[in-house]
Amino acid sequence: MAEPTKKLKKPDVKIVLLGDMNVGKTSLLHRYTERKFKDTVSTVGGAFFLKQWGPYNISIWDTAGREQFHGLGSMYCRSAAAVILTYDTTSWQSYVELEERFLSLTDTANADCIFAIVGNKADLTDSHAQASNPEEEEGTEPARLSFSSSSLQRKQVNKEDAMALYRRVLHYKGLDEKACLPAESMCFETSAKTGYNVDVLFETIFDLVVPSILKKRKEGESSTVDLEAPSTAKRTKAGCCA
Ligand SMILES: Nc1nc2c(ncn2[C@@H]2O[C@H](COP(=O)(O)OP(=O)(O)OP(=O)(O)O)[C@@H](O)[C@H]2O)c(=O)[nH]1
Ligand SMILES: [Mg+2]
Repeated sequence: MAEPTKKLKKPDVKIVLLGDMNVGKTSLLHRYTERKFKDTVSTVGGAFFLKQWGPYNISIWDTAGREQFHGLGSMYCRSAAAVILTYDTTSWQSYVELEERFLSLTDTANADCIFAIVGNKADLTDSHAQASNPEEEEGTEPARLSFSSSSLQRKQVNKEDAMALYRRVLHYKGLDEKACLPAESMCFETSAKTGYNVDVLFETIFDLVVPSILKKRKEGESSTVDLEAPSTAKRTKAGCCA
């Protein structure tokens, strides 16, 4: 009797997190996927997480911000449907780097790639973000609620700066601002530490990439890859880590 063919779900679409080292890309992904804030080590190369979103499979790529891995960035961005440009709200330099070092990596992304600008570590600059997460680790509540304004750091990048960057990104891409998603809805301030805005960020983007999945499907791409026909099967680009 013939064995049933093994099928591996192939991601329908790719989302990439880009940004300088230490801005919190890995922490944001941990917060979303594992519902917690935990210790991280600086990312080497890249890694992806597969998210089932309704009937769709979405791969979310976490990349390394360290300069030495810069060359890999454009490879990770290849055919991306969305790119999350991440900075640290307490670091002006991390904001500057997005345009100077990371934006050009997105040249390999889809022509209709969606961009989000994300200012992480909002808990360090915003008392609302510090005390906003209902899922914060048990036992930490009293300490968190006792934060005083003196524990806040100076915010170096404002939402207006993020929106200005978003518009420059559209300009770089040669896109008409009026035909694109508005800056107000594509700039987020988040905290991987408290969870502030993290679900909103990822789930807004998941919804926005669905049309891209449907378009791809319409163009006739298969959503599965046959593991038992290695010589003829099309390899999934998202299946390897550097
Ligand atoms: N206060 C605060 N600290 C954060 C937050 N997100 C990340 N961090 C801390 O910032 C440091 C860097 O976080 P990572 O998530 O490893 O940063 P990354 O962007 O993945 O860095 P690379 O992998 O080197 O590119 C760690 O010490 C985190 O604990 C946040 O929202 N708030
Ligand atoms: Mg990382």
